[in-house]
Amino acid sequence: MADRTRARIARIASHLAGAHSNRVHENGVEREDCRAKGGAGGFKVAVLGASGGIGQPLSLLMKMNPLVSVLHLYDVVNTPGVTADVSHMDTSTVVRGFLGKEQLEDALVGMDLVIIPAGIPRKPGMTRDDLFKINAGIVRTLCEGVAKCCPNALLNIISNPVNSTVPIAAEVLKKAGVYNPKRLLGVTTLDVVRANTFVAEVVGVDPKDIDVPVVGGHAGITILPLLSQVNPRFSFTNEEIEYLTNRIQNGGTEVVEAKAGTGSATLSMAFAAAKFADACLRGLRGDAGVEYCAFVASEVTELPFFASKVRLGRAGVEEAFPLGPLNSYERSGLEKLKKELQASIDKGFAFARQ
Ligand SMILES: NC(=O)c1ccc[n+]([C@@H]2O[C@H](COP(=O)([O-])OP(=O)(O)OC[C@H]3O[C@@H](n4cnc5c(N)ncnc54)[C@H](O)[C@@H]3O)[C@@H](O)[C@H]2O)c1
Ligand SMILES: O=C(O)C[C@H](O)C(=O)O
Repeated sequence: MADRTRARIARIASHLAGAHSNRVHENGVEREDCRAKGGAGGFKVAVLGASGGIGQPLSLLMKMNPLVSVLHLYDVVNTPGVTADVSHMDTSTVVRGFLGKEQLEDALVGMDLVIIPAGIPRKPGMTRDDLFKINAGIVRTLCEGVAKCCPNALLNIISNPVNSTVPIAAEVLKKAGVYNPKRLLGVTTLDVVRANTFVAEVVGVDPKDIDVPVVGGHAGITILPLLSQVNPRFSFTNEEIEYLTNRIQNGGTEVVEAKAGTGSATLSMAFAAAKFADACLRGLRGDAGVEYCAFVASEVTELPFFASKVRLGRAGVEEAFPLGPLNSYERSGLEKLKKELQASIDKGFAFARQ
């Protein structure tokens, strides 16, 4: 077998094994593997928790995104298989797998965007806060890696309870001296995706033509859809407002119960996370007018973190828009959610500061 062929086979074999080095040996000479670098000009994205219910379809969707040149898939289990599988998709994104905590740093070096869906999901009867004990520690460890290896990356936090895991991430980054509030975003896109779907059903239009702002946080009553600000404007009866608000606030529980102990939303979440990641990358590229709701460090209310519509740009979160005029139903929902949201934020701070 020719040396060249042997080198090619070795490179493919090491890729399938989840190897993370770009160095290849050809004719006894070590060199950088240009083909493994990914298309020029694209972004480097890591998914942490890539083997999970969200992580796998999210990895597939990121491999399909033309803005992504390099995709790193990290988990504590099964990344060689997921990486081999996703890497066969004939898009130009280069995929590399990383397994276990000794490979976390390699997974993170040089990343522009890090998406974190690592952690356990709910079972029926649980609240998102019941996940805190396990997921808080997972998010802390992963964010310590981000602080060390890619402190300028945008960070999309999916792991629940988002109302606490985002403050934990902020504290970890602060402790490491690299916190930039513009680059830390809790992913609440699924609330908007659900709101668009449920409102579209009620008013009888295509969901792609609806945009519902959803503000506050990402758990129960902290999820506050602003139905008075749906774009385009629709007027709803009181019964419709009550039905839609409850359904949007309990969309996660609806899926958890339907899945009957096998997990929570994964496919719709991967769809939502991929949409949000694409928006973040378009912002980083410098596209104008990229606006999404997200749970971010905020001055929109007196709470230190709050989900509202933000403008995404090269810096990350470039502007958080004020809530706009609320009707009395929304004003009352806003007052009710503040206590619970503040308590979840404080719980995250306390955990990370101990
Ligand atoms: N923000 C949202 O809107 C939203 C929506 C749905 C689910 N979630 C949350 O996302 C999380 C993941 O949900 P899922 O259904 O994918 O769960 P899952 O159990 O299917 O997958 C989680 C993955 O995380 C991995 N993992 C565990 N510890 C890790 C570590 N230290 N480092 C790297 N990976 C690790 C697991 O091995 C697993 O592959 C849950 O906390 C869930 O509540 C959030
Ligand atoms: O509900 C959950 O536990 C998962 C997620 O937060 C969701 O909204 O689907």
